[in-house]
Amino acid sequence: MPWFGMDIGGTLSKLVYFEPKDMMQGESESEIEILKSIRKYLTKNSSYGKTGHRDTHLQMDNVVLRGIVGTLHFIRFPTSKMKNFLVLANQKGMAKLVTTVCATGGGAYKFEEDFKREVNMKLAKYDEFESLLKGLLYIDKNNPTECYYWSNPTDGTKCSKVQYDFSSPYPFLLVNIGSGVSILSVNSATECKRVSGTSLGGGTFLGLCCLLTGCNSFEEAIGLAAEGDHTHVDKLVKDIYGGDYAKFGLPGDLVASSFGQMNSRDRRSKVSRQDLARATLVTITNNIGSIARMCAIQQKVERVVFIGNFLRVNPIAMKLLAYAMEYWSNASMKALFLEHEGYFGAVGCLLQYHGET
Ligand SMILES: Nc1ncnc2c1ncn2[C@@H]1O[C@H](COP(=O)(O)OP(=O)(O)O)[C@@H](O)[C@H]1O
Ligand SMILES: CC(C)(COP(=O)(O)O)[C@@H](O)C(=O)NCCC(=O)O
Repeated sequence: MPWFGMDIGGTLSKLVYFEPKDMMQGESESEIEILKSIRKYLTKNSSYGKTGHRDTHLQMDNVVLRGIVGTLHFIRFPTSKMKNFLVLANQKGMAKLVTTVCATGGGAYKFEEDFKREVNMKLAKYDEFESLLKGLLYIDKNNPTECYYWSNPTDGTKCSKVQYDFSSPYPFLLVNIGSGVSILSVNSATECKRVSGTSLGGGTFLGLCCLLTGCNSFEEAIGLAAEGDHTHVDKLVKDIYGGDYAKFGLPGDLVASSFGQMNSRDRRSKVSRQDLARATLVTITNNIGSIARMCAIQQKVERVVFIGNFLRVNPIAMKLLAYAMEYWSNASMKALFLEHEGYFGAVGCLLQYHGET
C-alpha cells in the first residue's frame, strides 16, 4: 500500500494512486506525507497549475478496490519529464513505499529499464487497450455522472451536457484521442479489437498549433482556438458554390477544403493566430469524427465513446464531434464522452494487478 497505476503515453504520463481509507496509524501518516509532497510537486510543475485550467477531477472518494474502501488520486505530467519524475520518486521516498508499479502505454516498455535502474521499481505491465476498457467500465460504475453527451451541439445557447446511462453499452466504438488516435470496437467487458487509427491526433493538433501560432502549451492553444474563426482559414462549400451544394446534401457552411484560403497571400495577411488555432482544431477534430463515423458504420454500432486527453478542457472539439456524428448519421449515432477522459488506462492497469511482479 498504496497502489500505483501509470499510463505512460506518447505525450502525457497519467499516474493514479489508491489511498485506503483506513490505513494503519503511523505507517499511514508518513505515506500520506510522501504522496502529498509528490502531488504538490507534480501539480506545481505541470502546465495546468500556471494557466488556471485546473482539472476538476483530482480525486474520487469511496471507491472499492480489491475489497478495500479508499480514494483514487489522479495526477499527470509530461512524459518528456520522466527522468525528473524518477529523481523525484527517489528524493521524496516514493521508491520506499512501493516496489512494483502497474504500468501501461508505450512508456511501460520504453522506460522499464529506467525504473529498475533509477528507483529499483518493477513495472507490472498491462496492455494499453485492455486497461483502457477495464478502467472505463470501473470508473463509470463508481461515478453516476461519468458518461454524458452534448444536446443541441450546433446551438450555442441551447447546447448542454446531458447525463447518459452507460450501464448497457454494448456494442460500442471507443475512440481514444491521445498523441495519435486508436479506434476500438467493443463487444463486451472483455472483448475488444482495434479496428482503425490515425496518426492525425492530439499530438498533431498541438504540434501544428505551436508551429502556426507560436503557442507553447495545450492550454494556450485551446485558449487561442476559443477566440478564433476557422472560416477565415478554411474554404467552405459556399466559398466555392456561392451557397449549398443541394443536390448532394452539402450545406454552404460545410468545410470544403481545410486551410483552403491560405494559398492566398492577401488572406494570409489578414488571418490571426486565433483563427489558425481554431482551424487546426476544427481540421483535426473533423477528420477524427469522419473516420470514427465510417468505423461505426462498418462495425454496425450506434454509440461512439470519445476519450483521451485531447478532449481535456476542450468543449469545442467535443461539440464538433457530437454535431458531426449526429448530423452525418441522420441522428442514428450518438457521441458519448466521459468525465475522467484521460485516466482510464492508468486505472485499468491498477485493477488488473493482483500482487504478481
Ligand atoms: N497539459 C497538456 N500537455 C500536453 N498535451 C495535452 C495537455 N492536456 C491535453 N493535452 C492533449 O492531450 C494529448 C495527449 O493525450 P493522452 O490521452 O494523454 O495521450 P498519450 O497517452 O499519447 O500521451 C496531447 O497530444 C494534447 O493534444
Ligand atoms: C501508437 C498508439 C497506439 C500509441 O497510443 P497514444 O500514446 O497515442 O495514446 C497511437 O498513437 C496510435 O494508434 N496511432 C495511430 C497509428 C495509425 O493507426 O496510423
